[in-house]
Amino acid sequence: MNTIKTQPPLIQVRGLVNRFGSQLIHDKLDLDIYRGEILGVIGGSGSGKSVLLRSIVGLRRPNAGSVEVFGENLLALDSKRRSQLEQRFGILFQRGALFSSLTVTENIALPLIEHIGLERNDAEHLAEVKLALTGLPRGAGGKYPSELSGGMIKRAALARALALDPDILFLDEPTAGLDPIGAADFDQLIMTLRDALGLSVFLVTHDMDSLYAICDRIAVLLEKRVWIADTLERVAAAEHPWIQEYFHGPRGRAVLAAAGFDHPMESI
Ligand SMILES: Nc1ncnc2c1ncn2[C@@H]1O[C@H](COP(=O)(O)OP(=O)(O)OP(=O)(O)O)[C@@H](O)[C@H]1O
Repeated sequence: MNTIKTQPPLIQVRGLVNRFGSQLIHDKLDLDIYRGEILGVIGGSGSGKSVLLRSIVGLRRPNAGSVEVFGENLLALDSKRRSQLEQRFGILFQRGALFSSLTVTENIALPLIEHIGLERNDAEHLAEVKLALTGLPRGAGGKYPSELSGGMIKRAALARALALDPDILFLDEPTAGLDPIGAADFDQLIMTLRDALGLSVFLVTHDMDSLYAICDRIAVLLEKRVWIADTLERVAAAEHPWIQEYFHGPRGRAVLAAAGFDHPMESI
């Protein structure tokens, strides 16, 4: 996606500060997310990836800073306007977060009933369409989450995240817990959906394969801010010890070689 940066960013995070008690998580963090891009967000455990996601989607009010979405500062809006904007976000949490007492179809239909007031039948019909988009078989809709495999739960949760036709998908470690084939399939699904629906994707991940397979840019959380946000090649060549270890340690080298990026410095 070479044209990504030619348009103004869809989301602009500026001067974000998050702290819990005396623990400072983000210190004047800046980040841009562009239309149509898949942005991978990486960083050590506890570096604040999930807190960043939660701050952007409005689940956590940051201690300072601004989050501008579609040109409006989310934090300054009244709750009605804010909730309208937040409906343009689709969110997939780490554990899927489906309601266990509802079938898959009912889970996906719920936001359609709650947020846009569809009748139950219409909502469930639309839910079946979303289900098909994520590659789940028709029969899966009538099942309860406990009856599904891990991969199917992720797809069902993704279908629910797509229920309100979002502009941006926020995915928190979507391939965690999937086997490598399941994870690769899920990555491909994300890319297909991005291409078909023109979505932007904010992807928190520890999965290096996902970075190589589907991300247009990678943002690295280090030292309480986005230390670099750029293409894989440029990020992998950045001279920070954590980045060097991440991309050029034993695991990083193996994935780099498998993806055909043996010498990232040379490709810049
Ligand atoms: N509600 C909370 N109350 C107190 N501390 C919190 C809260 N939420 C997050 N934290 C702390 O903020 C820091 C960042 O957490 P976060 O979950 O964003 O990290 P992460 O980068 O997503 O980590 P991981 O890769 O392990 O999921 C951690 O030290 C965590 O303990």
